[in-house]
Amino acid sequence: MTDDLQAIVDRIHAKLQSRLGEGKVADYIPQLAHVDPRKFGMAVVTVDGKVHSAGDCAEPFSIQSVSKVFTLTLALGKHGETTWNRVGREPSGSPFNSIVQLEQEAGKPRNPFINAGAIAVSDLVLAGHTPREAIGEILRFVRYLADDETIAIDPSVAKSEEATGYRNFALANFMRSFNKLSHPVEHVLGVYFHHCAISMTCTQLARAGLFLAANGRNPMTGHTVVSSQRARRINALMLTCGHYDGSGEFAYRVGLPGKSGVGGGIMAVAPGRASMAVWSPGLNQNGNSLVGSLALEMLADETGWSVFGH
Ligand SMILES: NC(=O)CC[C@H](N)C(=O)O
Repeated sequence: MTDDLQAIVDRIHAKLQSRLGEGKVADYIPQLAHVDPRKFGMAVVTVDGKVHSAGDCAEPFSIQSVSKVFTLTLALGKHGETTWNRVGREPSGSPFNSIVQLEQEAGKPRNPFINAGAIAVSDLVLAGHTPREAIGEILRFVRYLADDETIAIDPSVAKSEEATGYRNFALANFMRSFNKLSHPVEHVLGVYFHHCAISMTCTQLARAGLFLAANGRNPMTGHTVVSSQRARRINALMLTCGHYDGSGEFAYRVGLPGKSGVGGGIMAVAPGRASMAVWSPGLNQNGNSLVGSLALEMLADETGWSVFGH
């Protein structure tokens, strides 16, 4: 299977050549609009630690909302089940930056993966810290997960988003008006924008997700990151909420827990088997990587890894 896997990854890369550049690169964060839309990277790390990769798998890109999986994991570690007093666990069925549900539900976001929910999670990670310390803690955690000290935040992306993040400021102020944030809006968003601006390669991202494929323990480092129950639950949230209002479609086509970001990255997990990441900057109408989703659909088809059966 392992040797076959590299052949499968190579085949997917080759088959998708004619599709590269499809979709629309996110331009509401000006710094993201500069990325070459024809980039494509893919990495699959199996639970025995073997890496299978293709294309631009060693080129760092902005992980954006994929980071929300890591901040949720950190918040759960700090606050345990009380995290759920601040953010729900239901799919939203609305776009990632939607504000309408927040009013109906009195400032408690539907889930931790839409922007409002991740802003609430940033507020939780900020507890007892300055924004700089909280950002440092998140970065250290991601480096620990991926076992790679070279992972960094791209300050130009954070600044670019801070300058144009009107929608996120609106969401955070709205939550604050319901007394749902414990820290100043500028501090919470400072944390949020910086974790969205973490740059990683597909290989690093696949490694960072490995604990979710292996019952909470990173088999490459031997570190127990979370309990198996928590890993299972984070996977459940990724499956139901990881692609916003495209989560149903992703489950239907790919059948794996996954989390997307507007930088064009997707991290996905085949429990008990592998963690994987793809990167292709063009997005579909839901803000999820178009070619990246196709690549994962092909991978799930060829490996039979869907959590719903072969
Ligand atoms: N879907 C995403 O990746 C959105 C993240 C982005 N930083 C934003 O807040 O808009």
